[in-house]
Amino acid sequence: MPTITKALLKSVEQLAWEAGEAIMQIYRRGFSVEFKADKSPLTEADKAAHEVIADGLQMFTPDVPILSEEDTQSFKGANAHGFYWLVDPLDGTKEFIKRNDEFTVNIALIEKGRPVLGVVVAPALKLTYLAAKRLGAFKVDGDGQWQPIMASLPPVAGQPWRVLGSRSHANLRLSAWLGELGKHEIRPMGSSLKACFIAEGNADVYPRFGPTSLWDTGAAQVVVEQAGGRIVTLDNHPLSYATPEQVLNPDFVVWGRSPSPR
Ligand SMILES: Nc1ncnc2c1ncn2[C@@H]1O[C@H](COP(=O)(O)O)[C@@H](OP(=O)(O)O)[C@H]1O
Ligand SMILES: [Mg+2]
Repeated sequence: MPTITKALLKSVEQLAWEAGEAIMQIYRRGFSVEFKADKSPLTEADKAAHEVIADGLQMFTPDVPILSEEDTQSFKGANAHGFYWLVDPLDGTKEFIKRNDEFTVNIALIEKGRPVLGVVVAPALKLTYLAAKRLGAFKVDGDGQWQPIMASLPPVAGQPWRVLGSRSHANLRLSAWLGELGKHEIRPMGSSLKACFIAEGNADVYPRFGPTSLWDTGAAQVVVEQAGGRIVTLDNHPLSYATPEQVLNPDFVVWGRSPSPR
């Protein structure tokens, strides 16, 4: 049973960066793109990062099963204590293919349906966010030091909401929701970076009305929650990881340090 310590968080940080290096080698030299059965793109980099992470986690915690976007077949459920690792080895594959740098490595530890430790690395942007229950949320600075981060309070009267949105998933329901939110400005961004930007106070809200899977949100959810924000369903419950045999998330909203305005 893993104990959630700074040492474990540090090991996962290093592992995410090893996967990030594997991704960057492929990013620099060029790659071909395949399409999965659901028509989503897959590159050598997704697979290489998965191998690095799966091998590393297996060494740290041989008794904790792994659910990865690139290997859903071998996952048979959480262990007897309710733990499993949840991994998106390369989130933002479309951004990777477009070469706009907005892709991330995501590793989360789930305990009894809740994410309790998370690391998000954006290797091309040299950004690292990490967090764990009772330890807090941090961004790693240029010297490798963990600097605490905190989400923003909502904008003061008259100021626009700083909204983040997917580059690929705008739709009518989102437009209606934004209409109700009020004055806002939208910045498009790929991958789990959006939630990390909320966690560090660089944006106020990220509504996601389109498909995502558990591995897209698990790691960033720990970062957001430990920074004082929330990732919640439209009826205001934190996203749950209790039924990993059902990998799709419901629609959700990432908020900073504020109650929902509605
Ligand atoms: N039809 C679909 N079903 C499930 N998840 C989807 C999806 N379309 C997009 N996603 C998820 O949305 C992620 C991209 O989000 P964004 O548009 O915010 O960058 C994808 O990450 P991957 O790149 O890891 O596949 C994928 O997990
Ligand atoms: Mg993803």
